[in-house]
Amino acid sequence: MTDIFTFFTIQNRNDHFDFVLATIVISSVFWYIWVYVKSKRLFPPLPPGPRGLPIVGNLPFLHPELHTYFHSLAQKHGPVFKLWLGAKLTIVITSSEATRDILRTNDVIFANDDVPVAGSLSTYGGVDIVWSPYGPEWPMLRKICINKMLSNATLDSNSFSALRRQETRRTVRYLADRARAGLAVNVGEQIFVTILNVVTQMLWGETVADDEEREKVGAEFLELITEIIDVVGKPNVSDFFPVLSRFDLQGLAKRVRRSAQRMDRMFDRIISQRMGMDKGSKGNGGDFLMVLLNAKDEDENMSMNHVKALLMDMVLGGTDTSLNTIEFAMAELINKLEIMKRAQQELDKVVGKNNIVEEKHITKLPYILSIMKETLRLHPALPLLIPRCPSETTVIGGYTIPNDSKVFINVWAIHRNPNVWENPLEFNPDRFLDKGYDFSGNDYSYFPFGSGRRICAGMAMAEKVVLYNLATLLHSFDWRIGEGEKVELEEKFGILLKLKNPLVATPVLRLSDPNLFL
Ligand code: HEM
Repeated sequence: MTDIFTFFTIQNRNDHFDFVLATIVISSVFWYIWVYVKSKRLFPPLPPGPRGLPIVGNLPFLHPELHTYFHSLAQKHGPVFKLWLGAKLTIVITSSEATRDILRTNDVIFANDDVPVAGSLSTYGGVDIVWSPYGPEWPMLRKICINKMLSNATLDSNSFSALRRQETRRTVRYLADRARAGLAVNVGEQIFVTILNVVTQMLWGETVADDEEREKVGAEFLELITEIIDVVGKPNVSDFFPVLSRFDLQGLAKRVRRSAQRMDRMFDRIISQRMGMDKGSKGNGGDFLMVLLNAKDEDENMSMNHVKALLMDMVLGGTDTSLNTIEFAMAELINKLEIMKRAQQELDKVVGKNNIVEEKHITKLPYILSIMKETLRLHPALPLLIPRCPSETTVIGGYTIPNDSKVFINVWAIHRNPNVWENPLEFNPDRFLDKGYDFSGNDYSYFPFGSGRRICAGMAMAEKVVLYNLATLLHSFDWRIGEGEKVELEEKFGILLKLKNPLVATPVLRLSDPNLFL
């Protein structure tokens, strides 16, 4: 059961409580009667779903691991079912067919995301790509990101690939030192620092000089990113009863506002540094921030808040998603050493043991690519994608889906459908070797980057970062945990899925030439 309602107890001591309770009860009773009468007249009807309580609906029964909870409800109520989360009608989709109806046939109608209060507060009122409504601003922002920052051509430019190489090599040096000392490492923490440095340096080229300072800045970002992603993924009473949002009963708006303000101050510092640096030599910056500032100068519809919100998207969207994917992959491989061995054999054949992995190798490593695909099948980074909000009432799977409802697509459950995937719970990269599944979102049995207009904007970068780092970790090191132990693969739900317990393992040098660890 959720702890959402603990706030009622806390509020009992609060002077506002009577007023709040009265507001909930009166408005909800009227609303409930109105919705009930209205839904009875609908044809086709609303989808089926579990019975809820008056006013609060199914909220008290929500399990914090939403992806598995929704999966179990789908077994009982079918692939399209409904829940009332307070005043919010919520639809959950768990079939490829219904997903196709939404993301292909009715893509435009479902191209708006359902913006949570915390999402809006963390992105300057939702003016970023993720939360912008499907209107004139969203394609403008997406075009800038994809064409000028996240295209293969930009990402493959010498300066950016050198930067990714430099960060990955720095991590290899650190891991080699730990290996020589026989010390275990928190794999996720190391990869986070690598990816964060890649993303932030691509954004504003601000290299943090020495390791100590690098760790400090990394730690501050880690804290802010973790906090914002955590709050955005939490069930929030203000989203379920918008009338109550001004009271911020769980204090989530306050928390996210505080982190967003700290992030904003960091952005301000970097932007003013960049603007100062480029006085008289505008355009020579060569980083994403320069691209964004130029775009702002050229387009009067673009404001400084757009610039900062896009920075936020890149920092939030570009780090934990790739990190969690690498961490899940490593955890699966440490538990299945025969798969790790096959990956290493492929690397030894393509890269060689007297060489180091370069980005040019990654297109020649089909087995490592299948490991990435299989990892994203079993542990998709966004297990429920980003909830959509239809702009028109539509019929999906024989049921009415009203406009303004919140629609979750349970990609996590679809990726485990036993009618499509043989032994769906087994980690088996072979299933991708001879099958044509890719990341394009055209097959609704497998779409870890989403599909349609809102498909991930950073797919090209994700593929590079995940494959290059995974290949390097496997080529340079063997990985050990305690004799007879297994890595705990339990997942923790949030808007981003992650390992519940961090992966801690000991690297062991695999290559004999010490120069290959520089
Ligand atoms: C393994 C890594 C990643 C995975 C699995 C992933 C997955 C996703 C998914 C599932 C969505 C939602 C799509 C939908 O609702 O249909 C999304 C959206 C998005 N992603 Fe990624 N992502 C990854 C990495 C990245 C990176 C590296 C960036 C940028 C640097 C990025 C930027 C974005 C943005 C801006 C959106 C919003 C797109 C829009 O609403 O138009 N992602 N991603």
